Amino acid sequence: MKRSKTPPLVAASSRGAWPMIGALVRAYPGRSAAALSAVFVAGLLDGLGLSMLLSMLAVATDGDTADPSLPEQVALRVAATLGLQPTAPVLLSLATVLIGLKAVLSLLANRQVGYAVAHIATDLRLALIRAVMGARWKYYLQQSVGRLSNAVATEAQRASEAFQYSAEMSAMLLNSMIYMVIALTISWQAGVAAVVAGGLMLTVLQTLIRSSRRAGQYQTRLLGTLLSAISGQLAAAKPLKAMAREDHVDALLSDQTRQLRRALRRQVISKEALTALQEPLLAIMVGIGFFLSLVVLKMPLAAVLVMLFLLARVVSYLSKGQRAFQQVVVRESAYWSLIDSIEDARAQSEPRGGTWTVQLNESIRFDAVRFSHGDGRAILDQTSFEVPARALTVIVGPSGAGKTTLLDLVVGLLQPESGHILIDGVSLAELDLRQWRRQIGYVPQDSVMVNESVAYNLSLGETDLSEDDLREALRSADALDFVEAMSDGLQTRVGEGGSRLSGGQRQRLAIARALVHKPRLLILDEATSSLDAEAQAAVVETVSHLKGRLTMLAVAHQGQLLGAADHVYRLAEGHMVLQPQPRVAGDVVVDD
Ligand SMILES: Nc1ncnc2c1ncn2[C@@H]1O[C@H](COP(=O)(O)OP(=O)(O)OP(=O)(O)O)[C@@H](O)[C@H]1O
Repeated sequence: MKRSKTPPLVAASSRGAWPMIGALVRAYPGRSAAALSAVFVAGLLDGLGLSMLLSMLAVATDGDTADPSLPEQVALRVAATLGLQPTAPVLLSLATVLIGLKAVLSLLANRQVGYAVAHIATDLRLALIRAVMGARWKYYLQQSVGRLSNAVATEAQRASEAFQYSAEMSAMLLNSMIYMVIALTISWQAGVAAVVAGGLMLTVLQTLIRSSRRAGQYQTRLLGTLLSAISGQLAAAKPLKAMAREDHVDALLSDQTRQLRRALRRQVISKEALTALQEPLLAIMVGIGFFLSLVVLKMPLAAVLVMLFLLARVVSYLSKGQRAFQQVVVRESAYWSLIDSIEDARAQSEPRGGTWTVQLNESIRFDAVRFSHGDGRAILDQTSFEVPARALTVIVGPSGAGKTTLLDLVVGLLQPESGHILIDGVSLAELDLRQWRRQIGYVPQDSVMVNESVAYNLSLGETDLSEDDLREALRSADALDFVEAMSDGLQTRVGEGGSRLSGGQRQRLAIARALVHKPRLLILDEATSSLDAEAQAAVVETVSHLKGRLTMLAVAHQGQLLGAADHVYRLAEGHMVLQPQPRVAGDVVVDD
């Protein structure tokens, strides 16, 4: 599988919009530089185009070029370099070309930003998924699926949009700075007025930015808990519906939805208030400017018009920049929440183990293993026992005794507090964990089937497996006949959760899925306990056919599987006791 690179996410000690922008720029220096350069050149072209227009105005009105301003000088220099007479039509044509070029460059810059947004969202999603999948099993168990889905879907999207608005904000700030420079070169009063007016507006409206930030934070928090609650309730949809308790879900969710609505309302109000207040503020500033320059300072109208045009441009770009910044702060909390999730998961990353590799030719041996889930109760208490290779070993024991925990220890999902688990005499702690797990076929109690074809459910999307590999696994799991009898054979869709298959068929497909990679150890965790006698018999027959070909370790409460076992251990109160050869009475056995 082709793996795209994980972004170099930067942990920021202080949280906020600016550290986030800094982190994004550091993570994507090339894309940020390309977008900003395009924006900068577009701004320059725009400024140059405006210089042409101003020169044209000067040429067209009085033709006085004795004391030209900087923009006029630039325009005249450009015209001279091109060997053109600086007449009004020539300057107008040049201005049109430059402003057109600016439009093309802005389009390219926006496209660049759009690509970057998609790229960032994908990178953040991959970073989170990899970090979670690479974390310790204990960490994974503590996670809420809804919260993770929310982080992958919503938070990654909002975080990447923050980059888009940051780029937009930078473009507006650059443009306003370019106009500020032009204003300063024409008249220092215009420049100072632009700086003061812009600063005033940004300060006055800062409260609305703060309010947007709070609304964004609230939204991020609520979306996390809401999605967590929804996914939990959906997972329990069947019993809820069967017992007519849907109203209860409704009540639970409607409260959170109401709070989310309030947060969104506050966000919308802050956004609209900012837009609504910026315009009158700009109009008031221009009005005051007119009054001061025309009435108090008695400046000529032409100069005042140019000055106020520049002032309006500076303040208008700053306003747009502030509106973009508002969108950045609304999304900033989503970015930090996602970064927190990625860093939490990375901090819990699972050790890769050692470098030894084994083939499981001899045995799996527990040597004085002690394990508890951290609550003081020893699930395994100095436990020693052996699972011989190429035999079927079944573990029985009362519910909650720790049978699944023991399987998790064999797989290396959990680690013993003391003692050793030895595979062919090598401690599991020294084994290359991935190499070990790649030799394991795992069949859980309730095998999850996805609503795809039989073939997809066997390969789970792995493209290296041929149709022959799939058929061979189905044959070994005694599932080939029923699959071939289905309407589209391997391509038959199995329905949501495998609903178009019987329980026995589902389990045999799950065994085929576990066998498709030709494992050396097959683990069956209560693989037959939810099946009726007939389906159990079919699975047990499958398992019996596999005996001698690979090592099998199964957990069972009762049932026919015990009858097929080579060795049966009973786990109770932390100790494993080898059982005498099991007694089978019909399909009910032994666990006495
Ligand atoms: N992640 C966990 N954190 C804390 N306690 C756990 C965890 N997983 C299991 N336990 C506890 O450890 C004990 C053993 O659980 P385990 O699932 O291994 O038992 P089991 O023998 O497989 O039970 P059953 O036959 O009912 O499936 C139980 O008391 C359970 O509550």
